[in-house]
Amino acid sequence: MASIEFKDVAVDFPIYNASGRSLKKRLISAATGGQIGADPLGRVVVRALEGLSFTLRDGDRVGLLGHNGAGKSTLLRLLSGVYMPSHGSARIEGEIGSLIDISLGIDTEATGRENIYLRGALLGMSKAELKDRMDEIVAFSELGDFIDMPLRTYSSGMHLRLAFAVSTTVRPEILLMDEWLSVGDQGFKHKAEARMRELVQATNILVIASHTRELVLETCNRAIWLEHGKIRMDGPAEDVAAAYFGN
Ligand SMILES: Nc1ncnc2c1ncn2[C@@H]1O[C@H](COP(=O)(O)OP(=O)(O)OP(=O)(O)O)[C@@H](O)[C@H]1O
Repeated sequence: MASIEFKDVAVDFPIYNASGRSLKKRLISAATGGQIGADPLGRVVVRALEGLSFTLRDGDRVGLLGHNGAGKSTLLRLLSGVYMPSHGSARIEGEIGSLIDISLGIDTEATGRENIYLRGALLGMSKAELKDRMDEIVAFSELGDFIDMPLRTYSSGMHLRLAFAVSTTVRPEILLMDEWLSVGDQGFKHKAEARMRELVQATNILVIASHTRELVLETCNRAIWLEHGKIRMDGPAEDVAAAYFGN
């Protein structure tokens, strides 16, 4: 069983090399992005998220909607544990799998096989688990003997194949994604899409940020619309998509 409970969550980014003198003391909304303001000491602060309260349970497939800078990536990073809330509480129960940056932890000097261990460790897999899965990951990547060559000898597509093969080998209870991953040439793309669907089906909770109406309607049963870091609407995917994208 997985669950996520946010209560009045805010995320502030203090900006140390900007002057707060031209800013008002309270937070103001820029045309796009979060709210820019100054703290009591005159330091500039970007409030990326504010007053977020929601609960996600098993079966929730949530699309995060919102314009550029609305706070979608910040919310995904908060869920993945990269950021902590500046205010409020975020309770997350369940194993998290993040496909937000599948190339994170990849070392170009190391071989493909070594990188599987590196990336796998970042995904929370043990060495023994990775050893068991190694043949399957290598076979999925279709890299053949290149798997024992350093990554600097790979093309960008080969690099992505490897990152994808290892990143999608986990079966997390909570899956975080930034748009739908689409990697490789035509043949691999087909295989990758099937694997993504399988992954999404197997997860208890999915949270995916997207700018695509079709993706949200096909994949999600709920959507949260963020605007300037606040929740503008939270409800069934069809209703929120209709309000956000227009009918
Ligand atoms: N590291 C950071 N330092 C300062 N401000 C940041 C940082 N990361 C994000 N922000 C600010 O937080 C706000 C939300 O950004 P975020 O990247 O979460 O938006 P988004 O909805 O994912 O946008 P997009 O659709 O463009 O990817 C923006 O105003 C941005 O300027």
